[in-house]
Amino acid sequence: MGSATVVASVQGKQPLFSFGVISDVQYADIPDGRSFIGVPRYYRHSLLVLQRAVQNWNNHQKLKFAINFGDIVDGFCPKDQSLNVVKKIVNEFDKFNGPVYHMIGNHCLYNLPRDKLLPLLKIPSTDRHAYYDFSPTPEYRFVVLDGYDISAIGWPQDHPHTLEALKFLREKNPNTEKNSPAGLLGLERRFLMFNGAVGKEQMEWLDSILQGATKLKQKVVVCCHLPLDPDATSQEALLWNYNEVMDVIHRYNCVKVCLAGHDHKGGHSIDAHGIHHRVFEAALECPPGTDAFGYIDVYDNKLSLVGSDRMQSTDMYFSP
Ligand SMILES: Nc1ccn([C@@H]2O[C@H](COP(=O)(O)O)[C@@H](O)[C@H]2O)c(=O)n1
Ligand SMILES: O=P(O)(O)OC[C@H](O)CO
Repeated sequence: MGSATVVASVQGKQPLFSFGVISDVQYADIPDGRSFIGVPRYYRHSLLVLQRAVQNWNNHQKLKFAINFGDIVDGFCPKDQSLNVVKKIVNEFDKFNGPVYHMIGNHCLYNLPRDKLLPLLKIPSTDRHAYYDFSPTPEYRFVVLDGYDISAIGWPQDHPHTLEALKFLREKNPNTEKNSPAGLLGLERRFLMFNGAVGKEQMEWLDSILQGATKLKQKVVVCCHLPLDPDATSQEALLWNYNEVMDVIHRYNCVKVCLAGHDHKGGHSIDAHGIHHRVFEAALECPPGTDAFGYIDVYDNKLSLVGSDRMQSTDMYFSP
């Protein structure tokens, strides 16, 4: 047996493929600040975190693609700079030697409307919807959900999806400040303007994708800026209709892992159906010199997140 074979057998099975992950870069050329609950936010340093992520992914040499989980620019970015800042950050992602799949977050939509944003992020779209899927190998399918499909941000003010979202918020959140969860109890605390929902058409699309994946015996990884499981996130960060989306997902056995951003502290849970939910730690909240990015090795029975620094490494085992 040659020495390379010995090393490979000691280290165990090789992954089917690997991909890079990062979330909530939320770059802006403004001084450091804090979240509403006082957590420091390093708006300029987050660019350095992204640059180190891309360098790390390129050094790895075997990553097939990378996924950005949304919010590449912060809502405090001066609006006359939004377009250039989004271009600048996309350009940093483009230094990765492979395709980058983006998704939209609330902060992206505070800066630019969908019709400007989606082409810049190269999100394949009809009717300005930002959901899509791709299959990097025959065994796997990735589904990218648009968590701001029904949303009070990002659509024109008179768009049916804006009106539906405003009506929903009026019914569910009695506060004048619709980003305030004051008085809302438990899971109701998700009914905030900085969240959104998956609409009817997208739900039907998701169902058809999962049906197709099941026929092809593909395992599915669902990606969304907004988390889909209450045990992996603060209640304030959940997708409004996470329960309806999970009802569709639970009708099939093909979804193994759901990945998200938005809740900057990160989290991990395994739901009652054995599906892993991993919410990524934010690049924005890395104190200078620290990092939060990673890559995921994909096997037939697990996804193994190798995190850098503040991003916790996580093994996510499932039945193949
Ligand atoms: N407990 C909270 C949290 C947030 N808000 C409102 O949401 C806005 C965004 O909050 P970030 O922490 O993400 O910056 C914030 O400006 C508040 O209006 C809140 O009211 N209560
Ligand atoms: O990135 P933000 O400012 O929308 O913050 C989202 C919160 O962390 C959700 O709890």
